[in-house]
Amino acid sequence: MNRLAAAYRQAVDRHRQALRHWEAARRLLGAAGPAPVGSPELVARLARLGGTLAAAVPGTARVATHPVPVRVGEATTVDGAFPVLVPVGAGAHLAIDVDARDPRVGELLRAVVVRLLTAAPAGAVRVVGIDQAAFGAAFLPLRPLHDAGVLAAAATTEAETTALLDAAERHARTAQRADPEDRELLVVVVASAPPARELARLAALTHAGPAAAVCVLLAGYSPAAPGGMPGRAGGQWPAGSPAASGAPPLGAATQLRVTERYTLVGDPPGRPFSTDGSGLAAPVVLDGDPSHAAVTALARRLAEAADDSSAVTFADLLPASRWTESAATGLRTVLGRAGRKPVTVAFDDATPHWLVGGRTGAGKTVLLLDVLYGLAARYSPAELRLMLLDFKEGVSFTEFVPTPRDPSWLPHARAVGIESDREYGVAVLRELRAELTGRADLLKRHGVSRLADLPPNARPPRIVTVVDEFHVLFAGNDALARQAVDLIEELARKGRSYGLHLVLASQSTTGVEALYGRAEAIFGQFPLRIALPGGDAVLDPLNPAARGLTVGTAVLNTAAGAPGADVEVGFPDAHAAAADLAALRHELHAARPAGSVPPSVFRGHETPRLADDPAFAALAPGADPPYALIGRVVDVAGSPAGFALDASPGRHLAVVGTAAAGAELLRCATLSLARQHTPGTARFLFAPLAPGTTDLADDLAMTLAAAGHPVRRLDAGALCALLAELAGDATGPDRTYLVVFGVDAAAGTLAATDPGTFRSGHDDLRAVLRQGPARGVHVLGWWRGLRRLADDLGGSGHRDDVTGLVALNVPAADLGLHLGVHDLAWTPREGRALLVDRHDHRTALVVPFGDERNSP
Ligand SMILES: Nc1ncnc2c1ncn2[C@@H]1O[C@H](COP(=O)(O)OP(=O)(O)OP(=O)(O)O)[C@@H](O)[C@H]1O
Repeated sequence: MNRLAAAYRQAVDRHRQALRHWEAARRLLGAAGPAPVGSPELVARLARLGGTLAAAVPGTARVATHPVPVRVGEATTVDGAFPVLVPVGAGAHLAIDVDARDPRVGELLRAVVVRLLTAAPAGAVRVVGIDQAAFGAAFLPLRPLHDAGVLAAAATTEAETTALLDAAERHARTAQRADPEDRELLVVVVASAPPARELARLAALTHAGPAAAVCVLLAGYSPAAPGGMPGRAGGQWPAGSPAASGAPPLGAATQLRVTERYTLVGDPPGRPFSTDGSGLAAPVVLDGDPSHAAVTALARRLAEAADDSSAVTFADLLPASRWTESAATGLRTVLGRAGRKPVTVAFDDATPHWLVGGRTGAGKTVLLLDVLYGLAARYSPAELRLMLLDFKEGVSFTEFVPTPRDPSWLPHARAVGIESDREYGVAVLRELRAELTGRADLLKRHGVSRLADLPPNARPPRIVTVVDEFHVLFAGNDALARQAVDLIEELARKGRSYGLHLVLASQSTTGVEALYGRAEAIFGQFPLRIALPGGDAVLDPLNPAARGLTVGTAVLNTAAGAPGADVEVGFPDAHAAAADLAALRHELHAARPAGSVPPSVFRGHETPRLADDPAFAALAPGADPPYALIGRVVDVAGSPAGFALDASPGRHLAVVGTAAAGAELLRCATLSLARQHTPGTARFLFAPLAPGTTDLADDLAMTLAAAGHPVRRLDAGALCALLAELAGDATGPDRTYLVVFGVDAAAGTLAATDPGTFRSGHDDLRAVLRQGPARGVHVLGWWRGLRRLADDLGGSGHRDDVTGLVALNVPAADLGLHLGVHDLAWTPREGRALLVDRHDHRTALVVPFGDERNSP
C-alpha cells in the first residue's frame, strides 16, 4: 500500500513539474507577444529571458553560439497538452534510442533540422547526415535543402562516415578559434548509429562544448548507463544496441526513448524537467514531418541567401580600385573566406615567405593564380614584381606571357619559367641574389636597414618569386641542388628586409635529399603555411588540421604549421573564372607603364630555331670577332649562346658527343659565321666524314655558295693535305673556317706519318689549332667522343688547344675529368648542351638550335 501511495505521489509530482514547464513556456511566449516579430526589442527580451525562445523568431536565433529551445512534440497531461521544447544547437544535442528506420524518428529528425534552419539566419547552419543502415533514406524528404546547398549528401558507408567525421572535427577546431560572430553551426544528423569507433568520435563531439559549434542529433543510441530516463531505472538495453557494446556517454544531450505508443523525454542538459533526473513526467507524441511546402520554401529562402553571400567568387578577391595600394610595409591580398569573413594573406615582416603544399589536383595552381591576380590588381608594377617558376609539365603560368592567341601579358611579370630546367631555376635565384646585393647597397646609401624605410621615390618594388613544384629544384644530391639550396637559404634569410619574398609550392616537402640537415633552417623562414588537400606535410606533424580537406579549401597557418594556428579558407576556382581573369589581365596590360617590356619566358619543352632567333637576325657583316651562334643560354634573359672566334690560340669550337645534334650544331654555327662576312672575306671548307653527314654538308655548302661565299668540300685525304697547308705559312682570305663533321673518322688518316717530313696529320692539326686563330683559321669540329678529342689533341696537356667546347651526351664525370673541373654541374639530356669556354672558365647550359630543315 505504501508503495502504491508513493507511486501516486510521484505521478502527481511529475504532473506538477510538467505543468510548471508548460507554464514557463507559455509565459515566455506571452512576454514575447507585444513586440513586433524580428524587432530588436523582441530579440533583446528573448535574450533577457535566456534566449530560450529565440527559435520562435525565424532567422534570428544565434544557434551557432547558444542552444535554442526547439519543439520536439506535444506532451499530454490530464490538464491538457503542451509543447515540449528541448535545447538544441551549439553544444546541445539530442539522442534517440531508436533509429530512423522507425518512421516517427525519421520525421522527428527532419522536423528538428527544419526548425533549426528556420530559426537561424541564412548561412548560419550547415547540415550533414550519416545513415549507414538505410542508405540515406531518412534524408530523402529533405532533398530541396540538399539542392539549396545546406544539406550535404548523406554518408552511407564507413569511409564516407570517417571523412564526414574528419570534416566535423576540423570544423570544431576552426570554430573554437573563430570569433563567435563568425561561427557556423554544423548539425550532424545521425539517422542510425554507426560502428563503435565512429560512435566514439560522435560522442567526443558532444563533449566539445558550445564553442565547437556542433550539434549532434543521434538516433539509434541508448546510454550505456541506465538513468536519466523515466521508467528505465535498472532497465536492460536490447542486445546489439550501442549500449550492449558499451556506448560512450554523450555530453549535454537530451535523451528520448521511443516506446510503442509515445515517447519519454529525458532531462535536457542544464534545464531539467525533473529534480530527480527522471525527465519529463508526461508522455509525448513526437512531431511529424514538416510539410513539403515548408521545406521547399525554406530551401528557396536559403538558396537565395546563399547566392547573395556564401559562395566565394573571384570578384571577392579583388580590390575596389586597381593599383592604389602601397607596398612600403608589405603586400596584402584576399585569399578567400573563412565562413563569411574575408581572409587576408600578406608578404610582410611577420610572414615574408610562404610554403604551400597539396597533392596533385588539389588546387595549388588555382590558389596561386588567385593570389597572383589579387596582388597584381592591388599593386602597380612599380610596387610589385613577379618571378614565376614552374617545374612541372603544365600550364600554371602561361597565361601571364604573350602568345599568338593573346598577346597581352601581366606587366608585373619579369621572368616566367614554364617546365623549367633546374639550371633555369638556379639562374633566377642567382639574379635574385644579385638583386639582394644591389638592394643592400641601396639601403646602406640611404642609411636605413629596411626597404620600408626608404623614401618612396627610391623604393624598388617588392619581388614575389613563386616556385611551383620546388622539390624538383632540390632533387638529387648534385652540385646544382646544393647551389639551389644555398641560394634559397640566403634569399629566405635576407629577403625579408629587402622586399624579396618566396612562395615555395610542392606536392611534398619530404624526400628532398639536398635539404638533409638544412630543411629546418630553410623552412623556419617560411612562417606562412598553406595546406591544400594532401598537403599536411607543410604543417607540423602533430597538426591534423588539413586532414580530409576538400578541393577549394585550404588550411592557412601563420605559425609555421604549429597546431592551433589554423584557419580553414575557401578560395574561388580561378579556372572557372577564366573570362574574368582574362578581362583583368587585359585591363592591367592596357594600364602598363610606358616602356614596359614583356616578361622573359623560358619554355623548357621548346626548341629554338636559328632562323627565328633575334640574335641571328641581328648578325651583320663586319663583326669582330666573329661569333659562332649555337642556341640560347638557359638564363633569365634567354641570352644568345655562342663562342667568339678571336685571334687567341685555341679559339676553335669542338662539339662532342654521339648525338646527331652535333652535326646540326656545326651547321648553325657555320651559318651564323657566314652571316658576319661579306662574300669573299671568308672561305668555308667542309669535311663531312661521319656517316650520314654528306647531305647536310652539301646543303650547307650550297646555301653558303648561293650567298657568294667560297666553299670547298674535302674528304679525309684532302683534309690532311689542307691541314699540312694551313700548318705552313699559307695565306688565304681574311678567314678560313674548317668545318669537320666527325673529326674522329679521320683518325687513321691523320695518324699516318709523311715518310719525307716525318710529320703526321695530327701534328698539322695541332699546329693549326695552336697557331691558326692568329692567322684567321678556325676549326669547327664534331667529335663523337671525348676520348677521341683528347687523343687528337695529343693528351691532357694540350686541352687548351681547343677552348670552345659544346658537350652533348657526354657524362658529367668524363667531362669534369677532361676539363679538370671537380663537381661539374651537368646532366646530359636531349635538347640540352653544355657550352664551355676554357679561356674564361665559363660553363653555360644551352638549348641548342633545332633542326629547322625538318621542321614543318
Ligand atoms: N576553389 C576551387 N573550387 C572548385 N574547384 C577547384 C578549386 N580549385 C581548384 N579546383 C579544381 O581542381 C582541379 C585541380 O586544380 P589545380 O589545377 O589548381 O590543381 P593543382 O594542385 O595545381 O594540380 P596539379 O599539381 O596536378 O597541376 C581543377 O579542375 C580546378 O578547377
